[in-house]
Amino acid sequence: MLVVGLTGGIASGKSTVSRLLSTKHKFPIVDADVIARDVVQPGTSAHKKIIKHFGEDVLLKDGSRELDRKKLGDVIFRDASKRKVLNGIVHPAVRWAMFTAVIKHWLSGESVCILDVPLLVEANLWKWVGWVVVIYCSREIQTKRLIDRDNITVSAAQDRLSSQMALTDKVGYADKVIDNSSGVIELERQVAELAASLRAKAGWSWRLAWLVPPAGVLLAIWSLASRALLRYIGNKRAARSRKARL
Ligand SMILES: CC(C)(COP(=O)(O)OP(=O)(O)OC[C@H]1O[C@@H](n2cnc3c(N)ncnc32)[C@H](O)[C@@H]1O)[C@@H](O)C(=O)NCCC(=O)NCCS
Ligand SMILES: Nc1ncnc2c1ncn2[C@@H]1O[C@H](COP(=O)(O)OP(=O)(O)OP(=O)(O)O)[C@@H](O)[C@H]1O
Repeated sequence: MLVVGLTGGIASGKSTVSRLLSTKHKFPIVDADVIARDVVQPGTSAHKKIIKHFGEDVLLKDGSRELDRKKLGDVIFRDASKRKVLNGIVHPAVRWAMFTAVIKHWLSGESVCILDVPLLVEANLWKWVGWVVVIYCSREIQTKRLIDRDNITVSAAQDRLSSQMALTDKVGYADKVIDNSSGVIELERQVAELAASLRAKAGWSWRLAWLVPPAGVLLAIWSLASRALLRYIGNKRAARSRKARL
């Protein structure tokens, strides 16, 4: 299976591209932002650690004990040391959940799996994927789309952008760059091209993936049967030598 790391900067268009890859081109998507939300639900160990480090102040005031993500974002995007603490709590759980999701897709015989990971390069995960796609747009467009989408101030947008590697540097890690500086129609055209090249690149070896579960079952049966057979032969020999001694 070809594992594709889809990355970019905040509001550069990753979710828009992965939505197109999923709905129009039927690729399975593993979305790190969605997983990062799941692993900090109340009751999880990550949630407990966040409260321990950041205090009850980062909880919503409605009694649900859910994180106030806007408040936590305002704290960590302004302060690199606090961001490092949050990343240290959340990222290991995200990595593990992404790994198990990829294995599930592999076992179900998918040819390609798309990992939508905003911090693919910053967290060094780009080394673990077969193909890196960077969604690029200029910093000006990125800032404008971020402000429009999240309804935040210019200064909050600048903090968020500065917390990530510049997109001009990220493209250096790309096997393929999608330029999302113009409209959605042009983006759709580039995504269709990308989808075709991913299918071609995935080749045919993924078709063998279905062999893994039956091979595992056969191996387990073989190991149990051979152990029983050896025990049977051993017992027979012991009985024969007992008989010979009598
Ligand atoms: C700070 C939090 C609470 C803000 O939540 P919010 O719902 O407002 O934003 P959301 O999670 O949808 O993230 C939006 C975008 O912000 C950027 N971003 C998020 N976390 C980080 C980070 N630690 N460093 C740099 N950029 C980040 C990404 O581009 C992401 O796509 C949340 O982003 C978080 O828990 N971040 C730490 C975990 C993380 O690194 N997530 C990114 C994917 S692993
Ligand atoms: N080509 C485009 N033309 C106009 N608007 C766009 C285009 N691509 C994306 N957008 C808009 O820009 C905003 C950011 O896009 P999107 O949410 O896909 O970015 P993202 O990289 O996933 O962001 P994040 O890192 O915060 O998850 C959205 O409001 C989206 O609708």
